Amino acid sequence: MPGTEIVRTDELTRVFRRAVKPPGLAGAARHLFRPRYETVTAVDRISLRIEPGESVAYVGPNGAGKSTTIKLLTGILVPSSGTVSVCGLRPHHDRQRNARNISVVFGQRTQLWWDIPVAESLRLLGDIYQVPAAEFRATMADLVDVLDLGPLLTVPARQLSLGQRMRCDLGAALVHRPEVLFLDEPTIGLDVAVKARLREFIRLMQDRHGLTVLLTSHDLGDIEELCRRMIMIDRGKIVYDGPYNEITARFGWEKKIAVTLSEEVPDAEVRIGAALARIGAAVTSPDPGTYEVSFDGRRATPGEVIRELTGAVPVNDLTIEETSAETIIRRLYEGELTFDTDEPRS
Ligand SMILES: Nc1ncnc2c1ncn2[C@@H]1O[C@H](COP(=O)(O)OP(=O)(O)OP(=O)(O)O)[C@@H](O)[C@H]1O
Repeated sequence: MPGTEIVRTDELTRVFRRAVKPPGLAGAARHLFRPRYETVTAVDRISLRIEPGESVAYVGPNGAGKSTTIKLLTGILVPSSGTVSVCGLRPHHDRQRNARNISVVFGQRTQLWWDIPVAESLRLLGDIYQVPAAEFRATMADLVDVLDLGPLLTVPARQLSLGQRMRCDLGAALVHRPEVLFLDEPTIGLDVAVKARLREFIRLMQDRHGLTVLLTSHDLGDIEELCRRMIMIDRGKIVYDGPYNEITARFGWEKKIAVTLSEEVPDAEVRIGAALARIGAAVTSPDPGTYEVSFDGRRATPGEVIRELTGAVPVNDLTIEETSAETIIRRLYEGELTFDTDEPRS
């Protein structure tokens, strides 16, 4: 029996075949005569459910498979295996009908016609999607009210600043009142005030129309302010699916203790490292007399580490830092946290 979900994938997989070209001219020539290919599983058996009105952040490092998933959900790509349904349709099969139910906003691209005033672009989109006149007027009123599009309506897209264009683009994406909005880095390059306005508008559309949102963003503010649920992917696989603020329970095992010494010890870093070698702690010295000890909280408690520290060097002050959700996501994006390290290092 079908569920209530608006987005559903089961074991969704997309494999690409790409050419492996050795470097240099000789390599290019070799490739010409004996081409070699490798396969990349960009999306690897992803099963997910998104309910109507949910707002979900879809995060992962570069190359994790975020864009490929969005392309599968919008029908641009065909799955290699597994199934995908959005509002009950198979996107790649019913691309046109799917387009009525969804909208996609890319921070880097625009769907506005470049040379015509914004109001004309919006009207054209209304016509293409056959939006009833009363509904179109109500949406325009929201756009003018919350996104402050009034002064921009007569301006051609090419003359807009990035922030102005993004406001118009978000408006354009919502003219046909889609059920699902895919946002791909929607606030990239925008100033704080414009970001706040875009987020406020998205929240308004959720409250008023039950809009479902799937967001990919490197901006933690977007994730924090718009999404309660977060799905993390790494190398095509889901590695976390749960509340944003519970990510620390899952991956926040790295602890950090900052230490200030009461007197100078020339080989303090070596001494601390030796005392904590058993648990594989990493020691750095950001300033003279100050040391930072990072360790795996599953291998030792902060109490045990402090005991070792005080035995090794003359400690004046200590601060224990827990890993925040923000740090975990930042490190995931920067490739410092990979999910192989989810298991304690031996
Ligand atoms: N058309 C393609 N042909 C071959 N390989 C591809 C193609 N599109 C994506 N890939 C590969 O699939 C993997 C996932 O790419 P994808 O663009 O989905 O990642 P992403 O998470 O969106 O990354 P980013 O944050 O950098 O945009 C990468 O290894 C990428 O090189």
